Amino acid sequence: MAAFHQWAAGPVPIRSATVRGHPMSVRTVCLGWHWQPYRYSRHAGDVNGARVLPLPEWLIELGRRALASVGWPDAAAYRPDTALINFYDAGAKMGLHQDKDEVSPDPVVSLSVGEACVFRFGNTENRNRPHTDVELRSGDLFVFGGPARLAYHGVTTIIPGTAPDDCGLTDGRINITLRATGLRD
Ligand SMILES: O=C(O)CCC(=O)C(=O)O
Ligand SMILES: [Fe+2]
Repeated sequence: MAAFHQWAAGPVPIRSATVRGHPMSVRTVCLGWHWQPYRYSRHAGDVNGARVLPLPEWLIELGRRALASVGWPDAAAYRPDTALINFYDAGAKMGLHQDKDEVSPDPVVSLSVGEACVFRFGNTENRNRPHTDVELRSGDLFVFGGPARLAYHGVTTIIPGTAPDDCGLTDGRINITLRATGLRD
């Protein structure tokens, strides 16, 4: 949580990205590469032009451990170069989308802290049903890998009052996704 507060403070402060003219209800701060719809850059051109903080080695290592824990082959070779850290308050959601601004086919590793949410998972072709709704709770890990890498997904609801006492967050939800952009400077 201390790390989250530090990242959120800047040099690029946490903000709601603007998608097609509308601010997202989720607020996001990035490490390594700055994400704005629908591209990555080293500097936050849509915020204050500052360069984002580097992705710390401990998060990269966490990503490798996460992949190893689900039996991903070659987890030790995983080289994420960006993290998107999302903060959801009580009313925040994220519409169905694909994570497809990365060039690399490597998995996206998602970690959740705080209140639980209803996470909606669809298919790789379109936003149509059937959807699978799963509750992602504090401490849960979700991996978008292989055939699921480009599956549509989103967050429909934050479930109030579900944060464990010891997670460091009483209200809201933090989600961290580790990604390999496949981009070079
Ligand atoms: O909050 C989540 O669980 C998903 C976040 C997400 O899909 C994203 O940041 O692209
Ligand atoms: Fe996503």
